[in-house]
Amino acid sequence: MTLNIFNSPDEVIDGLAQYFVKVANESIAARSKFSVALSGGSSPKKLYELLASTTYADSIDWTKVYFFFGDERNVPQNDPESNYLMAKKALFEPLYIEPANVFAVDTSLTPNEAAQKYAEQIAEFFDDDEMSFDLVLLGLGDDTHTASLFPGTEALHDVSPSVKANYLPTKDIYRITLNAPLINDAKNIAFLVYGESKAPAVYNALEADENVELYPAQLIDAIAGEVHWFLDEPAAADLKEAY
Ligand SMILES: O=C(O)[C@H](O)[C@@H](O)[C@H](O)[C@H](O)COP(=O)(O)O
Repeated sequence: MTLNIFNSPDEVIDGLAQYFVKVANESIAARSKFSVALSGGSSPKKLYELLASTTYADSIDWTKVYFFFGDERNVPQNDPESNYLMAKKALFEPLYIEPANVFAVDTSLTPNEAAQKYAEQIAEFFDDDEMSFDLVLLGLGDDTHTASLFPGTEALHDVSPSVKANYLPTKDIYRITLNAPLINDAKNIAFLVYGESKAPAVYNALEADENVELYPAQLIDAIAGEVHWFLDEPAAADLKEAY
């Protein structure tokens, strides 16, 4: 695991953008394609906008990039809460990404049907070989959730890689999410976390006593790959160990 700690959110986002370009070009050189599972929420929006900007837009052959989602809200794809809609506006439209290169969760189905269909799409993309994304981007909630692996939820107990319709009893909603075994099969995993409100969750994820029910981000540990954390100083403020 590698920690990259920067002074400001903009520097974190630029650092992750440079890493994204590096992994994308290495993947394309090795396998003629780059598969990435995007994270949702608010933190990555600026990352996607930066990747689509003149600074980085010409750094990758986007025709060889295949976009998936680490998780999705159980809302229509034109809903303001949709992770797909956020990425579409910030990344796919500005870069003229072909629809065939984007694998969105079909939230027109029931949560379980959507999860099942997404799992089938991922398996098909990887030709039923090991489902190993070249990169999975993750955020971190204040409650130490990541993707839609929330404290005390059913999906935390999975042992086989898959996609789950994860019920959140506290909010009485479903989220569709890659489970930890599928995330951990990725070649590279990168957390993007900034802001002082995230400091306790970063400590819980990296240094608190093991308690995955309470701190689901502790489940993330790439089997064969590397986990990189991209943090700003405030988000790393509660860490005590040297990395
Ligand atoms: O669908 C989502 O919301 C995300 O995938 C989720 O796991 C997010 O990364 C964290 O909740 C952090 O969200 P912020 O970046 O908005 O703090």
